[in-house]
Amino acid sequence: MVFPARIGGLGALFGILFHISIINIEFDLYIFHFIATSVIAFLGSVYAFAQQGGIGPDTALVASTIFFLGFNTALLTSIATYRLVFHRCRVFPGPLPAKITRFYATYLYTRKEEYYRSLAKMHATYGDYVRTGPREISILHKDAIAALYGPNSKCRKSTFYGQSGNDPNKVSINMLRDQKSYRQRRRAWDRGLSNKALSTYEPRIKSKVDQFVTKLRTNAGKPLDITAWAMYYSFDVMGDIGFGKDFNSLGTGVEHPAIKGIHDHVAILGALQTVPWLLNLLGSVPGAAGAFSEFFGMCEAEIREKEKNWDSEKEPRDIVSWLLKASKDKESSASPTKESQADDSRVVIVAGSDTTSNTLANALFYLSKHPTLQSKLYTLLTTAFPNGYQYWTYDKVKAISYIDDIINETLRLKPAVLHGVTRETPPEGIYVGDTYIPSNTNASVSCLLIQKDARWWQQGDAFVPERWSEWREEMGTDGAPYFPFQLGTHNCIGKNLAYLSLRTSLSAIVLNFEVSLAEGETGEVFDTGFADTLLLTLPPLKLMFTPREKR
Ligand code: HEM
Repeated sequence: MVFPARIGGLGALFGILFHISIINIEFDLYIFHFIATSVIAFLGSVYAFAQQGGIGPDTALVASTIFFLGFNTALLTSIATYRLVFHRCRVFPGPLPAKITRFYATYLYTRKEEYYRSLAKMHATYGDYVRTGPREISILHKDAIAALYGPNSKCRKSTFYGQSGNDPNKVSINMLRDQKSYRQRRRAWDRGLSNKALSTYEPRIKSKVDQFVTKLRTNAGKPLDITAWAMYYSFDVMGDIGFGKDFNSLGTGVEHPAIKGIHDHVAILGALQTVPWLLNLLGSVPGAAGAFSEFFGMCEAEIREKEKNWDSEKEPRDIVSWLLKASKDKESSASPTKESQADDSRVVIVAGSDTTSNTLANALFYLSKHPTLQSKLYTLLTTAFPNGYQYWTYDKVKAISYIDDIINETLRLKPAVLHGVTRETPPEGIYVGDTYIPSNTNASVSCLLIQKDARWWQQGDAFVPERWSEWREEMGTDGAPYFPFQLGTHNCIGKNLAYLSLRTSLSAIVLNFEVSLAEGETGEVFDTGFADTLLLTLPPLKLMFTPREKR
């Protein structure tokens, strides 16, 4: 005899008890196990019911279904009620669906309107602190930057970084949440990106830039899509500096197939990262990472080849070799397993190429929109190199601080990592000014929104490189929120390499060419139509590169 109400009620009771038992657990990491256990439990319960006297298989199936419906309905209701009424983040305002589920953010990411616009609207409606998920808070207050990311912050990387699991032996430096392991591993990276290492990279970057300049000269008079060409350039730089390998994208003028796989699927990745456990789950399903398999395979092959041809007598000449050296020398900073080594090698490309190429494309866009600023830079360059490009040296370029002003201003308006760099508050919570952010809350500050905020930035939407130099005081630049490379423990390891690559390429291009918008190109779509994906995705931009006289 089956009593649907009793069985459903029993399922509901278990659902509520289950919720209570997992309230303080980071359940994101166990979704795969939960689903697998649920399937097994369901089949087991069908079997158990069928063993009862007088119950046939059909009835056993119905009874199990009722039990599981009761269980899941109660579980979801209990979760929603808890999140709305009792959750530690309940005091923060935000859209109702966001308070209940992270899938609301996924929904916002999949709409035509880019997420950053939705986020800006939410802040306009609810203020500086917005609950963007059950335990996610977006903060638009400058004090939050030091509190979340600063050197003395007690926060750690959030659940976002647990998408490939929490095992420090398996993940890349970027996904390492454990502070002790992070500090150890960071030392090997720091060596690969130290000033000493950079001095060996410098001539190789210049040689890529020369190749880039030659390509631009060959195509003089034709409109070129700088979004694509900046990417070929920076991908080749990371091939050489990262792996000691020539990817030859500048030579072919075609995107490397391995990187294309990533770019083609970056919008999906952008939406999925809103629910870290979903990525974790997909990672557990064999073949689900299909679109990225070529990229994964390429990085794995490169690192294994390097390992095979390792010459311990030689000083490493690229980042991956520095990382391998730490392993060969059995240092505590070494990436612990082949899996984490491979993941690290992917970070070299992912962290280093799109960030730099987007910044270069954006800087060239701003210079083409502001010919007077471009002329100012050109004059400074011709003063440093009166006899032309063949006398170019990095030391002289480095001394032209206006190049850095342009890079800084570009990264203010278009930070390569827009937002979503979330940190988890410690068990005691933190204070941002007078506002208490409770324990285990995933909090973030949108770099894009705060770096234009009129409360701290005068003419926040305008491209004014001078705010970094002669107008610094009157425009109040010092003290205004600015952190495109992050701060503190987890700041960007490749910042100096990025400046080296950007200073070299920008100076060489402006010294050799007058850069302007191609006929019919307004730059409007490029400027306002970028996609807010995991990596900032820029639309094409047609620019003309007109060779300058005798340069
Ligand atoms: C304009 C260029 C660049 C910008 C704006 C930039 C920005 C950032 C930001 C915001 C982070 C923090 C991400 C996080 O906390 O999850 C980061 C991390 C990182 N960046 Fe960069 N980056 C740039 C170029 C580079 C380059 C050229 C490399 C060279 C390999 C690099 C390597 C890394 C690595 C390894 C991390 C991980 C550090 C960690 O997780 O603690 N970046 N970068």
